[in-house]
Amino acid sequence: MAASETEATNAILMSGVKFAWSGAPRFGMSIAELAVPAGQTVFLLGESGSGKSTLLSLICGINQPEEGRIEIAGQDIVPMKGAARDRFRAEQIGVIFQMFNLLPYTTALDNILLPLRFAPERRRRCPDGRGEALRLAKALGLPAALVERTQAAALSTGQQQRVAVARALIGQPQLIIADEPTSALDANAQAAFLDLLFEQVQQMGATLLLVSHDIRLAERFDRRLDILDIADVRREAT
Ligand SMILES: Nc1ncnc2c1ncn2[C@@H]1O[C@H](COP(=O)(O)OP(=O)(O)OP(=O)(O)O)[C@@H](O)[C@H]1O
Repeated sequence: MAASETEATNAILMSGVKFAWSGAPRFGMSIAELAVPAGQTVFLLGESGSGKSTLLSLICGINQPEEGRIEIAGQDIVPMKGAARDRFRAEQIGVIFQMFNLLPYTTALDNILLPLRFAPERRRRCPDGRGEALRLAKALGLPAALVERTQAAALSTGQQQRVAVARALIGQPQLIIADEPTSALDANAQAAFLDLLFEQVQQMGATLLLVSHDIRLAERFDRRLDILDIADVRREAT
Protein backbone atom coordinates (compact mmCIF):
# COMPACT_ATOMS: atom_id res chain seq x y z
CA MET A 1 0.00 0.00 0.00
CA ALA A 2 1.36 3.46 -0.90
CA ALA A 3 2.21 5.78 2.00
CA SER A 4 -0.58 8.21 1.04
CA GLU A 5 -3.21 5.43 1.18
CA THR A 6 -1.88 4.26 4.52
CA GLU A 7 -2.04 7.82 5.82
CA ALA A 8 -5.69 8.06 4.89
CA THR A 9 -6.65 4.89 6.75
CA ASN A 10 -4.23 4.16 9.57
CA ALA A 11 -2.95 6.46 12.27
CA ILE A 12 -0.62 3.68 13.47
CA LEU A 13 0.62 0.67 11.51
CA MET A 14 3.24 -1.63 13.07
CA SER A 15 4.58 -4.73 11.38
CA GLY A 16 7.30 -7.23 12.21
CA VAL A 17 8.44 -5.17 15.21
CA LYS A 18 10.96 -6.64 17.66
CA PHE A 19 12.24 -4.81 20.71
CA ALA A 20 14.14 -5.85 23.86
CA TRP A 21 15.29 -4.00 26.94
CA SER A 22 18.75 -4.86 28.16
CA GLY A 23 18.98 -5.84 31.83
CA ALA A 24 18.03 -8.85 33.84
CA PRO A 25 15.57 -10.38 33.45
CA ARG A 26 15.58 -9.29 29.82
CA PHE A 27 12.16 -8.19 28.59
CA GLY A 28 11.44 -8.68 24.90
CA MET A 29 8.41 -7.88 22.76
CA SER A 30 7.42 -8.87 19.19
CA ILE A 31 4.45 -7.43 17.35
CA ALA A 32 3.51 -9.11 14.07
CA GLU A 33 0.97 -6.44 13.19
CA LEU A 34 -1.01 -3.65 14.78
CA ALA A 35 -3.20 -1.30 12.75
CA VAL A 36 -5.11 1.57 14.36
CA PRO A 37 -7.42 3.33 11.89
CA ALA A 38 -7.38 7.13 11.93
CA GLY A 39 -9.99 8.56 14.28
CA GLN A 40 -10.32 5.42 16.41
CA THR A 41 -10.25 5.61 20.22
CA VAL A 42 -8.33 2.66 21.67
CA PHE A 43 -8.15 1.49 25.28
CA LEU A 44 -4.92 -0.47 25.84
CA LEU A 45 -4.90 -2.80 28.80
CA GLY A 46 -2.68 -5.50 30.25
CA GLU A 47 -1.26 -6.53 33.59
CA SER A 48 1.52 -4.55 35.23
CA GLY A 49 4.85 -5.17 33.51
CA SER A 50 3.26 -6.59 30.32
CA GLY A 51 4.86 -3.87 28.18
CA LYS A 52 2.17 -1.19 27.66
CA SER A 53 4.49 1.76 28.32
CA THR A 54 7.18 0.09 26.21
CA LEU A 55 4.73 -0.18 23.30
CA LEU A 56 3.78 3.50 23.64
CA SER A 57 7.46 4.48 23.69
CA LEU A 58 7.98 2.62 20.39
CA ILE A 59 4.95 4.30 18.80
CA CYS A 60 6.22 7.70 19.96
CA GLY A 61 9.74 6.97 18.66
CA ILE A 62 11.24 7.37 22.13
CA ASN A 63 12.70 3.86 21.87
CA GLN A 64 13.85 2.18 18.66
CA PRO A 65 13.00 -1.42 17.67
CA GLU A 66 15.67 -3.85 16.50
CA GLU A 67 13.60 -4.52 13.41
CA GLY A 68 10.24 -3.84 11.80
CA ARG A 69 8.17 -0.90 10.58
CA ILE A 70 6.30 1.64 12.70
CA GLU A 71 4.25 3.95 10.50
CA ILE A 72 2.63 7.01 12.02
CA ALA A 73 0.25 8.77 9.60
CA GLY A 74 1.85 6.75 6.79
CA GLN A 75 5.49 7.54 7.60
CA ASP A 76 7.89 4.88 8.88
CA ILE A 77 9.67 6.39 11.88
CA VAL A 78 12.16 3.52 12.34
CA PRO A 79 14.75 4.72 9.79
CA MET A 80 14.59 8.32 11.10
CA LYS A 81 17.61 9.66 12.99
CA GLY A 82 17.12 10.83 16.61
CA ALA A 83 16.58 14.56 15.96
CA ALA A 84 14.27 13.89 13.01
CA ARG A 85 12.22 11.50 15.12
CA ASP A 86 11.97 14.10 17.91
CA ARG A 87 10.72 16.70 15.40
CA PHE A 88 8.28 14.20 13.90
CA ARG A 89 6.91 13.35 17.36
CA ALA A 90 6.51 17.02 18.30
CA GLU A 91 4.58 17.63 15.09
CA GLN A 92 2.40 14.53 14.86
CA ILE A 93 1.80 13.24 18.38
CA GLY A 94 0.36 14.78 21.52
CA VAL A 95 1.79 12.76 24.40
CA ILE A 96 0.38 12.72 27.94
CA PHE A 97 3.01 11.03 30.10
CA GLN A 98 2.30 9.12 33.29
CA MET A 99 4.26 11.70 35.32
CA PHE A 100 3.06 14.65 33.12
CA ASN A 101 6.69 15.85 32.47
CA LEU A 102 5.80 19.53 32.99
CA LEU A 103 8.51 22.17 33.43
CA PRO A 104 7.99 22.88 37.16
CA TYR A 105 9.19 26.50 37.35
CA THR A 106 7.42 27.63 34.19
CA THR A 107 3.84 28.88 34.16
CA ALA A 108 1.04 26.53 33.18
CA LEU A 109 0.49 28.72 30.10
CA ASP A 110 4.10 28.39 28.90
CA ASN A 111 3.96 24.64 29.52
CA ILE A 112 0.89 24.40 27.28
CA LEU A 113 2.58 26.51 24.59
CA LEU A 114 5.81 24.48 24.61
CA PRO A 115 5.07 22.04 21.72
CA LEU A 116 4.38 24.95 19.36
CA ARG A 117 8.05 25.95 19.62
CA PHE A 118 9.15 22.66 18.08
CA ALA A 119 6.29 22.02 15.66
CA PRO A 120 5.82 24.51 12.79
CA GLU A 121 2.69 22.74 11.46
CA ARG A 122 1.00 22.86 14.87
CA ARG A 123 2.01 26.53 15.17
CA ARG A 124 0.44 27.27 11.76
CA ARG A 125 -2.80 25.62 12.87
CA CYS A 126 -3.12 28.03 15.80
CA PRO A 127 -1.58 31.40 14.93
CA ASP A 128 -2.92 32.83 18.21
CA GLY A 129 -1.14 30.31 20.45
CA ARG A 130 -1.90 32.12 23.69
CA GLY A 131 -5.62 32.43 22.85
CA GLU A 132 -5.79 28.73 21.92
CA ALA A 133 -3.92 27.69 25.09
CA LEU A 134 -6.39 29.63 27.23
CA ARG A 135 -9.38 28.21 25.28
CA LEU A 136 -8.16 24.65 25.82
CA ALA A 137 -7.37 25.33 29.46
CA LYS A 138 -10.88 26.75 29.99
CA ALA A 139 -12.47 23.76 28.24
CA LEU A 140 -10.49 21.52 30.61
CA GLY A 141 -11.66 23.46 33.66
CA LEU A 142 -8.61 25.65 34.29
CA PRO A 143 -9.29 29.37 34.83
CA ALA A 144 -7.21 31.84 32.79
CA ALA A 145 -5.78 33.65 35.82
CA LEU A 146 -4.43 30.39 37.24
CA VAL A 147 -2.95 29.31 33.91
CA GLU A 148 -1.26 32.64 33.26
CA ARG A 149 0.20 33.17 36.72
CA THR A 150 0.88 29.82 38.34
CA GLN A 151 4.04 27.77 37.98
CA ALA A 152 3.34 24.12 37.18
CA ALA A 153 4.95 22.98 40.47
CA ALA A 154 2.35 24.96 42.45
CA LEU A 155 -0.64 23.24 40.81
CA SER A 156 -2.55 20.31 42.28
CA THR A 157 -2.10 16.90 40.65
CA GLY A 158 -5.46 17.15 38.89
CA GLN A 159 -4.60 20.62 37.58
CA GLN A 160 -1.20 19.41 36.35
CA GLN A 161 -2.96 16.58 34.56
CA ARG A 162 -5.18 19.09 32.75
CA VAL A 163 -2.17 21.22 31.78
CA ALA A 164 -0.52 18.07 30.37
CA VAL A 165 -3.67 17.37 28.31
CA ALA A 166 -3.89 20.95 26.98
CA ARG A 167 -0.20 20.72 26.03
CA ALA A 168 -0.85 17.46 24.17
CA LEU A 169 -3.86 18.89 22.30
CA ILE A 170 -2.59 22.33 21.29
CA GLY A 171 -2.12 22.72 17.53
CA GLN A 172 -4.31 19.66 16.90
CA PRO A 173 -1.89 16.74 16.45
CA GLN A 174 -3.79 13.88 14.85
CA LEU A 175 -2.56 11.22 17.30
CA ILE A 176 -2.93 11.48 21.09
CA ILE A 177 -1.06 8.98 23.26
CA ALA A 178 -1.90 8.88 26.98
CA ASP A 179 -0.20 6.66 29.58
CA GLU A 180 -2.50 6.25 32.60
CA PRO A 181 -3.62 9.89 32.55
CA THR A 182 -6.37 9.31 35.13
CA SER A 183 -4.40 7.36 37.73
CA ALA A 184 -4.09 10.29 40.15
CA LEU A 185 -7.82 11.15 40.11
CA ASP A 186 -10.77 9.83 42.10
CA ALA A 187 -13.62 8.08 40.25
CA ASN A 188 -15.77 11.21 39.73
CA ALA A 189 -12.84 13.29 38.58
CA GLN A 190 -11.77 10.47 36.23
CA ALA A 191 -15.15 10.42 34.49
CA ALA A 192 -15.22 14.22 34.12
CA PHE A 193 -11.64 14.23 32.89
CA LEU A 194 -12.36 11.58 30.23
CA ASP A 195 -15.47 13.50 29.10
CA LEU A 196 -13.27 16.53 28.45
CA LEU A 197 -10.52 14.53 26.76
CA PHE A 198 -13.00 12.75 24.46
CA GLU A 199 -14.79 15.99 23.60
CA GLN A 200 -11.53 17.62 22.53
CA VAL A 201 -10.23 14.53 20.68
CA GLN A 202 -13.53 14.15 18.80
CA GLN A 203 -13.61 17.85 17.87
CA MET A 204 -10.14 17.42 16.35
CA GLY A 205 -11.01 14.09 14.68
CA ALA A 206 -7.85 12.70 16.31
CA THR A 207 -6.89 9.11 17.12
CA LEU A 208 -6.57 8.33 20.83
CA LEU A 209 -4.50 5.50 22.31
CA LEU A 210 -4.87 5.42 26.09
CA VAL A 211 -3.44 3.06 28.68
CA SER A 212 -5.25 2.46 31.93
CA HIS A 213 -5.54 -0.23 34.59
CA ASP A 214 -9.13 0.81 35.21
CA ILE A 215 -11.24 -1.49 33.04
CA ARG A 216 -14.39 0.51 33.90
CA LEU A 217 -13.14 3.26 31.60
CA ALA A 218 -12.97 0.91 28.58
CA GLU A 219 -16.64 1.04 27.59
CA ARG A 220 -16.52 4.50 26.08
CA PHE A 221 -13.71 3.59 23.65
CA ASP A 222 -14.22 2.26 20.09
CA ARG A 223 -11.79 -0.57 20.73
CA ARG A 224 -10.38 -2.45 23.67
CA LEU A 225 -6.95 -3.94 23.08
CA ASP A 226 -5.20 -6.37 25.40
CA ILE A 227 -1.47 -6.05 24.80
CA LEU A 228 -1.05 -9.83 24.99
CA ASP A 229 -3.42 -10.20 22.00
CA ILE A 230 -1.06 -8.22 19.78
CA ALA A 231 2.37 -8.75 21.33
CA ASP A 232 4.49 -11.81 22.11
CA VAL A 233 6.18 -10.95 25.35
CA ARG A 234 9.11 -12.85 26.86
CA ARG A 235 11.23 -12.46 29.96
CA GLU A 236 14.61 -14.17 29.99
CA ALA A 237 17.20 -14.34 32.72
CA THR A 238 20.53 -13.11 31.32
N1 LIG B 1 14.10 1.49 31.13
C1 LIG B 1 14.04 0.16 31.22
N2 LIG B 1 15.16 -0.59 31.24
C2 LIG B 1 15.12 -1.95 31.31
N3 LIG B 1 13.97 -2.65 31.36
C3 LIG B 1 12.81 -1.95 31.34
C4 LIG B 1 12.79 -0.52 31.27
N4 LIG B 1 11.49 -0.12 31.27
C5 LIG B 1 10.75 -1.23 31.33
N5 LIG B 1 11.53 -2.34 31.37
C6 LIG B 1 11.09 -3.74 31.41
O1 LIG B 1 9.98 -3.89 30.55
C7 LIG B 1 8.90 -4.55 31.21
C8 LIG B 1 7.61 -3.90 30.77
O2 LIG B 1 7.54 -2.61 31.35
P1 LIG B 1 6.41 -1.55 30.96
O3 LIG B 1 6.67 -0.34 31.80
O4 LIG B 1 6.39 -1.39 29.50
O5 LIG B 1 5.10 -2.33 31.43
P2 LIG B 1 3.65 -1.75 31.71
O6 LIG B 1 2.70 -2.77 31.14
O7 LIG B 1 3.53 -0.36 31.18
O8 LIG B 1 3.61 -1.77 33.29
P3 LIG B 1 2.73 -0.90 34.32
O9 LIG B 1 1.30 -1.25 34.05
O10 LIG B 1 3.20 -1.37 35.66
O11 LIG B 1 3.04 0.56 34.06
C9 LIG B 1 9.16 -4.38 32.70
O12 LIG B 1 8.78 -5.53 33.40
C10 LIG B 1 10.66 -4.21 32.79
O13 LIG B 1 11.26 -5.47 33.02
